Amino acid sequence: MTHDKTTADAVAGPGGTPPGPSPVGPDPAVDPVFSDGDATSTADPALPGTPATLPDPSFSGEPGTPAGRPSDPVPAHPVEPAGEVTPTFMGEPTAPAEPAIFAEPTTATGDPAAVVPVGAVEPLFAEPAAAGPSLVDSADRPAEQQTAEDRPAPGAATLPPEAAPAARTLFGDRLDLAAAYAELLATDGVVRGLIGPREAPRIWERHLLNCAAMAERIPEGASLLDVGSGAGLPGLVLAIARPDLTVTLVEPLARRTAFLVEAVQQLGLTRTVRVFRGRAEDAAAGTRDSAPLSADIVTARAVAALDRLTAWCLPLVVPGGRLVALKGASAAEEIAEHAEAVARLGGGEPELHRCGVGVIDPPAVVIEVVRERVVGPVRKKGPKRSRGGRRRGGSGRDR
Ligand SMILES: C[S@@+](CC[C@H](N)C(=O)[O-])C[C@H]1O[C@@H](n2cnc3c(N)ncnc32)[C@H](O)[C@@H]1O
Repeated sequence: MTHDKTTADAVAGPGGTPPGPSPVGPDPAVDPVFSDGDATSTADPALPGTPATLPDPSFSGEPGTPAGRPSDPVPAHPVEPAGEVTPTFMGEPTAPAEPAIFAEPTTATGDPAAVVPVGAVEPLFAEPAAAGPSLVDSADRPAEQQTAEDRPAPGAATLPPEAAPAARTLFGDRLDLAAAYAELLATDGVVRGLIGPREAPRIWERHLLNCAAMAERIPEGASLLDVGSGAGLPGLVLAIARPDLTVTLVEPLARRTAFLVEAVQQLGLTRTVRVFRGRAEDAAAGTRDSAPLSADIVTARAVAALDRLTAWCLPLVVPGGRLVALKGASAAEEIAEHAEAVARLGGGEPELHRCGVGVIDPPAVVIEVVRERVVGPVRKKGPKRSRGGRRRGGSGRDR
């Protein structure tokens, strides 16, 4: 698989090789993020729809024409009205030569309630066990509401020595970039209420390493959409670990997308990462300002249970591509519970994989769903009508 020259040029230099399965042994000192009680997980077989069958990713480089590839005309679910959200790519290019860069958010107000009706988003946090851990759902207080305890401790994001071998394996020569992101999260991210101060000291073990471990499930040169990125997990971590990927971070909340835009700029990732402000449903349907988005791989962590996640994410996956959802200890139960819904939505049999075996302990657990079929919008059942518009079997009058 190839990726376009713009991206190739942008990612040339240190760290060009994606990390593969690691030779490093288990690190017992690494705190578990997910409990390891899943006996049904499988080794790591190749999936259908991996590199050879996925279309070449391309990056349009034009804000507002994000996908760079045709998208499916029919979303697999009814598209909800966007409410107050104006789904859009973030900001203007800062320089014409940098096609995928985003500057100031055009509509960010810093007030999440002004972006998405609270009721439309908050219930999605209702399934923490099914959705997995999150950086943002325990924090998310604006700076003005924070107390002294919320302030970041100096050096909070320092890489713990016991996590260093895994970090080196997963990030390779992009480790400095990962450290810069960890620092951003632990400082700016805490001050801006995107992550809780208690998360800062465990950013590496609980968050960055798990997200980076997902990289082994992502084909070389793939395009990737990360749905519900929050403060950038896992999308930004994967963009750091894998410069061969073209990544779009999809996130509806203004305060979070403002942080993401700045993080992308500060980390120098503007050629391979872009930020779409809006919901997954908006991204899949397309907006006034942007064509429908799609990608080889769609990732998500701590966004929703598998059935809802599939409904949102599968329309964003190119046929044959995959949803790769980072999940927690209950991944196997989620599969059992939602496999039927996934099939109805056009997905193949959900598969459970462990990532980072021999590198992080316990390994990260992902559920993968291949988009096998393009499913049209679900229509409500109504009375059948004859060609003349009359109800079959009736007189045409209400009875
Ligand atoms: C609990 S947070 C998880 C954030 C991040 N993935 C992490 O692991 O830290 C869930 C995120 O999903 C976003 N979200 C909720 N519904 C969404 C939707 N329909 N489309 C895209 N993002 C959504 C929220 O705004 C929020 O930032």
